[in-house]
Amino acid sequence: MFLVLVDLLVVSGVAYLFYRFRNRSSLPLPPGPKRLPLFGNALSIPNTREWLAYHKWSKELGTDILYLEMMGQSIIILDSHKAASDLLEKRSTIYSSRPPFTFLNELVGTTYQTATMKYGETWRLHRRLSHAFFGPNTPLNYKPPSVRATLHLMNRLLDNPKDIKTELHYMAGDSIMSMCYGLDVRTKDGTTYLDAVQTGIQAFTEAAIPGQFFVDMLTFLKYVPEWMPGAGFQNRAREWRDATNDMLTLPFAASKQNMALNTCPPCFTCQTLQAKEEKQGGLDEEEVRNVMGAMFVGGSDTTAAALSSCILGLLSRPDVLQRAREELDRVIKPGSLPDFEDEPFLPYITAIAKEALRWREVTAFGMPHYNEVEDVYKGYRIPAGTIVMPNLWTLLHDEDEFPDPFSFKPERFMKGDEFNHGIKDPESVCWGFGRRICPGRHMAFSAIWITIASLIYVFDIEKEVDEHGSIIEPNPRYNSGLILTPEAFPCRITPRSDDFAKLVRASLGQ
Ligand code: HEM
Repeated sequence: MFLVLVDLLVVSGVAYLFYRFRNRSSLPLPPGPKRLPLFGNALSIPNTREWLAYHKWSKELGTDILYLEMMGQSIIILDSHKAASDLLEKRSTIYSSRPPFTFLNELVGTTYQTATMKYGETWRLHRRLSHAFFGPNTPLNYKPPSVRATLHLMNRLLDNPKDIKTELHYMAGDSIMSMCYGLDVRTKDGTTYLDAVQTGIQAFTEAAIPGQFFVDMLTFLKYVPEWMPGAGFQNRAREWRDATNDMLTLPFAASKQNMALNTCPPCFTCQTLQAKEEKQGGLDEEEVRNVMGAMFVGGSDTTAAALSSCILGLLSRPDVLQRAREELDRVIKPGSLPDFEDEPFLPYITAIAKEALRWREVTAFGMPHYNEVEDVYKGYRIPAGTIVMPNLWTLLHDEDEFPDPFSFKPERFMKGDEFNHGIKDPESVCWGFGRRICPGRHMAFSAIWITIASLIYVFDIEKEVDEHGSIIEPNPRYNSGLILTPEAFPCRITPRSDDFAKLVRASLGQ
């Protein structure tokens, strides 16, 4: 009797699977623009600002899941918050992997990177380690270094007020370098490491976008030797391999050396390695190094891009600067500079930080997600091995949620003098979705917040004027890579008074 029952179960199980498989495979793919044989949509996807075309196609086809194909690689763009949340959050067991990234992972050799890593045990370990240091419960790990980096920034701006974009970039590197490795970028060594990582960061921001390198879709190309005509990507991969290796190993080695000499200030490297020693192993030192490298790559250009965009927004709205200044003057005690203790009393500064993250998205897609098994959504088949990307640009500029979405309007988050929690929070979008959500988000928001509060409190931030006294409108172009950064732009940044300049000069001695 028992065996008959087992037989029945097996037969009905197989029949069910067959039925499902047959049914799924016969389901249509989601709507998408017309595809050419072999190329798919590769020839019609624009080279720059492709998220605008994706949104336009989604609108024209009346869909929020847009299907594209590039040389046989299926890609789905999620063009609404609901679709992004339904797939990447509610079905996160299916959609939390990353594409194979043949160029980055196999040719450049970055399989150790959290951001490009397949979903699995090593990735989970990376997330546990980064959460332990950068999570919401350990603000002391990242808030004091952010304050210090802001003080360094303001001191540099007193000496060199001309190039705000470069200074913000340097500031982001400063805070992340001291958090991860306890290294001071103002020393010769620190500066050298910062320079070394720039090329490494460039490799990620250029190569993490699907379609940038054909070898990601036609993977047999990875065997093409470097000397062959048309194999320039192999040359590029070799250069980037060296740079990413330096980025990974040099600052980590310096931090370990400082640890051995007992001169390493509290940082991710020494805290995690010490914890490892106390537990007597159990944690691979190489993994600690890899997580640090990932946080460094993830953390420098992104924060700097958000801050540069924020300054551009402020330049476009002198009235916003004025209102923020009034709020700061009411709250900050004379003779002090803004600190995180003031955060609950400075809702307008918080509104400015949120609006900066919404107005000019730091990244239009984040990192691509990838499903390893087939799925069905809204009656459409999503084949296994599809690259799935939320169109963050669409979500952050949704006219229903954020009226007049292309204007910089921090007041949209205010109700009188209070922060309005009834408005959609751009942070529910800008850090990505599901299990791969940005692990540096708490630290990033803190760094952005303290920098904005401090700069507005201490400096007059105005449009630059030319030799005839005419205002120069800052209208920089943005690049079109993974991280969207404006070109350098003119901006006049001068201390409000000598007293404020003195306060900043004295701050580092405190
Ligand atoms: C304004 C600043 C930042 C923005 C807008 C931002 C945004 C994002 C987004 C959209 C993703 C992809 C999430 C997804 O796949 O759904 C991501 C991933 C990531 N971010 Fe950030 N980020 C910022 C700052 C930082 C900082 C400061 C760090 C490190 C300290 C960091 C480290 C990472 C890492 C390691 C990943 C990969 C996570 C994974 O694949 O599991 N990010 N970030």
